[in-house]
Amino acid sequence: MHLHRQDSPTQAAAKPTAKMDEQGKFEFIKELGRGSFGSVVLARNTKTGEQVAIKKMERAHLQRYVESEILNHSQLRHPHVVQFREVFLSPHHINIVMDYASGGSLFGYVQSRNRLREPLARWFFQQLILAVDYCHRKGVANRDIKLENTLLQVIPGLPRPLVKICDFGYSKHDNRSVARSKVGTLTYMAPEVLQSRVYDGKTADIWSCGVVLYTMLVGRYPFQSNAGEGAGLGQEVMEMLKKMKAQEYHLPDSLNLTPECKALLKALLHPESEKRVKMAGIMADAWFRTDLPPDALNMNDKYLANTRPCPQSEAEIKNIVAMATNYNTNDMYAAQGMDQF
Ligand SMILES: Nc1ncnc2c1ncn2[C@@H]1O[C@H](COP(=O)(O)OP(=O)(O)OP(=O)(O)O)[C@@H](O)[C@H]1O
Repeated sequence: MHLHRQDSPTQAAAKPTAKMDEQGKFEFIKELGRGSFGSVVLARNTKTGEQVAIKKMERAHLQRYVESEILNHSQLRHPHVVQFREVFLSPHHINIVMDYASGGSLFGYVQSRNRLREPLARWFFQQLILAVDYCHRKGVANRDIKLENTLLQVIPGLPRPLVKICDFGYSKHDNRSVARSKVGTLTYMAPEVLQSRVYDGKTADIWSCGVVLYTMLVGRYPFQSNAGEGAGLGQEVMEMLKKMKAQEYHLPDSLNLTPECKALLKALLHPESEKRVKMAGIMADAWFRTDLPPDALNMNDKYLANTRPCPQSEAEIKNIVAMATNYNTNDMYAAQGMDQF
């Protein structure tokens, strides 16, 4: 067992209750995941019976990225992106309602199988790339692509689950200032991000996709520090950077990876961001295109044509986020014992 969740929320045990949000629209079923922001819960729409996932972030501890997370996610509609539905306030939380991805995460899938064979890893990688390409063409760099944020949806009749990327908590839109902040998850961070240089979030996402592909195939992370426990983060980062710059990652012969697969990995994990393979290069790659459904490459054009997939306007969302920090309202609700959800 080589994989450990990276900066993961602790998975809490399911606690079935019949709690409702205060408008009675959603009924709480169980907790799906927990992080520093709050938790993600499975809930049922009491009118339609549909199951949804709700990310509940505590209003008292809102991350500074919350507005861009919601705005960026709300612009996206794609078969391989968890669908955003709406955002609403409850007395103590801001709640992001999304489609429920019932198949767990790609992290759990790989962990339970140790590693994946090339055709299966390619199946997931193709969908991840289609999702990331779509987001990039919508102007959104995710900046936290990882196995843990790649969820799966089991579709009856399909032999393998489908990928749905989630978590736009660190996402950045093109028309905001250049990226400089060291955000994301260490193990998946491109060298230029680790070095806190000015970087392009989209190119950094391609590196993270390379880490995902490597980890699916090998069952361990490509660049890890050997610094023992107690070594500072600085030392760990320096060691990782040294390995990244030398492209020093291990591909055991026993895996029998094809030369085409190894070549793509090398191009994805190129330490110089300017020389790293671009999205168009991945799409044109023969290994990537193997077994790709014929219409898959055109699919993104179709989804890009849908300019406003969310029924809530940008102004409405901004207003809800602004209201989220209005603690007078919050206290008023709490005083009435209304925080039932
Ligand atoms: N739409 C969804 N359907 C099913 N499960 C979900 C969904 N969204 C999130 N989860 C679960 O909740 C967990 C936490 O969600 P999310 O990744 O958004 O939180 P996070 O704490 O910001 O994550 P991280 O710490 O990795 O950045 C996920 O790892 C996943 O297991």
